[in-house]
Amino acid sequence: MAYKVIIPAAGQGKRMGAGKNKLLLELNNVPILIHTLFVFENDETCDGVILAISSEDEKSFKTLLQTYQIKKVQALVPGGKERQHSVYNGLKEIGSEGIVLVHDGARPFVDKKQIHQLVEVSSKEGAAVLAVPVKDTIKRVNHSEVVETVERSSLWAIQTPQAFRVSLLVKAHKKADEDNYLGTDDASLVERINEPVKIVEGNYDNIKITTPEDLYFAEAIIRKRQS
Ligand SMILES: Nc1ccn([C@@H]2O[C@H](COP(=O)(O)OP(=O)(O)OP(=O)(O)O)[C@@H](O)[C@H]2O)c(=O)n1
Ligand SMILES: C[C@](O)(CO)[C@H](O)COP(=O)(O)O
Repeated sequence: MAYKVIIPAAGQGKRMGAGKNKLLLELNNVPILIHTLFVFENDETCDGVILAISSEDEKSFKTLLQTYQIKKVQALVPGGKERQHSVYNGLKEIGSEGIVLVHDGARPFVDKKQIHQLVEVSSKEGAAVLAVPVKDTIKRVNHSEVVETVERSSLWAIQTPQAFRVSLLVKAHKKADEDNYLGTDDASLVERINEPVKIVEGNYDNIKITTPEDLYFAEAIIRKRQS
């Protein structure tokens, strides 16, 4: 089943500390953003990419799209102050029907089969996200003191892509905008309008490249995939 994908790529990469958008950093001589875009470029069921970018990066991103012959980007939209605003700007380009995925530009290792699973589940259920069971023990802490140990068996680490019926995601974003609510992912906006969100079990390789050490993990994942 066909889908479109919004890729927020307008961050500043503050936690990476590279002095530029971390999506321009290279893994195996290819920029991180291009690794991510290749996944959708090579997925025959993806029928359009909407990329949210900041004005500072516009020139270099346009050059990269040409150099790597990325054809599926149908619109470049301005990034917003927060990730959520960048996604909302992208949603305005989507229309009102079908399935839309939201996928971080900073997650280059997403698996095509899992994308297809998400599209299938979201078309039946409305919303679905990739996630993996949490491996660490998680404690709630206040002023350096443990308040409680959270029961781990029901904890999942949520990734992207996150897939939605377009009408549902538009409704959730509009409501969040009206309420000035800021969430750390798109599914949380759907949850707060009391609509169900399903989990599709993902893969621990689908890391978000956030801090410098993630670059070593990413290189290791690439080596594993090449061998
Ligand atoms: N205003 C923003 C902030 C983030 N993003 C994008 O959302 C994804 C996830 O964000 P994150 O990993 O936090 O990236 P940065 O915001 O760049 O990192 P930091 O928070 O360390 O500055 C990234 O692809 C990033 O480019 C975006 O489009 N618009
Ligand atoms: C959307 C996300 O990748 C799910 O894990 C994550 O919440 C993004 O968080 P960030 O603080 O914008 O990196």
